[in-house]
Amino acid sequence: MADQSTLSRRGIMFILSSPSGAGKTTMSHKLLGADEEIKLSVSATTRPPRKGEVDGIDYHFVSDAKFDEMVEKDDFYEWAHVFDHRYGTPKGYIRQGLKEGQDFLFDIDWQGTQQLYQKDQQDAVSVFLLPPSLAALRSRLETRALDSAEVIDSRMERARNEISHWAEYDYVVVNDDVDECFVKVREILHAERMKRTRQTGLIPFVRELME
Ligand SMILES: Nc1ncnc2c1ncn2[C@@H]1O[C@H](COP(=O)(O)OP(=O)(O)OP(=O)(O)O)[C@@H](O)[C@H]1O
Ligand SMILES: Nc1nc2c(ncn2[C@@H]2O[C@H](COP(=O)(O)O)[C@@H](O)[C@H]2O)c(=O)[nH]1
Repeated sequence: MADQSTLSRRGIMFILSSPSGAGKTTMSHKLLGADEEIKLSVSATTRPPRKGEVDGIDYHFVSDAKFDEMVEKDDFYEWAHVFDHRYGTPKGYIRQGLKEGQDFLFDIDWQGTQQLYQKDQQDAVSVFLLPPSLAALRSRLETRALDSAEVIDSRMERARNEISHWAEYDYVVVNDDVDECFVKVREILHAERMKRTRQTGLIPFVRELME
């Protein structure tokens, strides 16, 4: 007899967006550590690595020329200018993985989210994280201590513009307490996996049930 966890389903493109410093990376690391069914979609970027970031794990760090070449060869699922750099999702194995039931986590901005929805609405689930206040957002960027004061100022200037896109997302979660926020993000992922339209194994299961 089949139990539901063995029924086949399509994978999810699980998108986290927020203004810089609201906690996407924090939530992503927690989710990837706690859930074996989801893999990070590793973006390519022309931004230089921050302290502790590893090429191929956090990002594919590429030169401007290499990014141009990837755009030219249509290697990106989506790409965008964010702050002073370019960021993009390499096409890689995402389409095939989704068909096979693999979930992918995307830490991308609103421009990339719109592009993913245009390409594949059925598999996309988007979550926008809000900080509890702009003062808390600045304090997080300062405490993280990975960007210069100039970069922090420019990210704070862009925060209102980022936040103005909140209503384009399926879910909005305020990241005040890390653990509470993580519980909510995980609940969203769990519930979305159960959506009838994703569960491709249900039709044969129900047919057999009725025989
Ligand atoms: N709920 C929270 N309360 C306090 N600090 C937090 C919370 N969530 C995340 N942080 C801290 O805030 C800082 C910024 O978080 P994080 O790097 O996850 O943000 P981000 O949205 O990924 O930023 P960016 O877009 O710049 O990569 C980190 O030092 C992180 O530890
Ligand atoms: N449209 C895309 N946006 C991306 C991608 N990878 C990351 N990002 C977003 O860029 C900013 C800045 O990131 P940071 O690591 O320099 O702080 C942040 O909003 C990310 O979500 C991508 O592939 N496409």
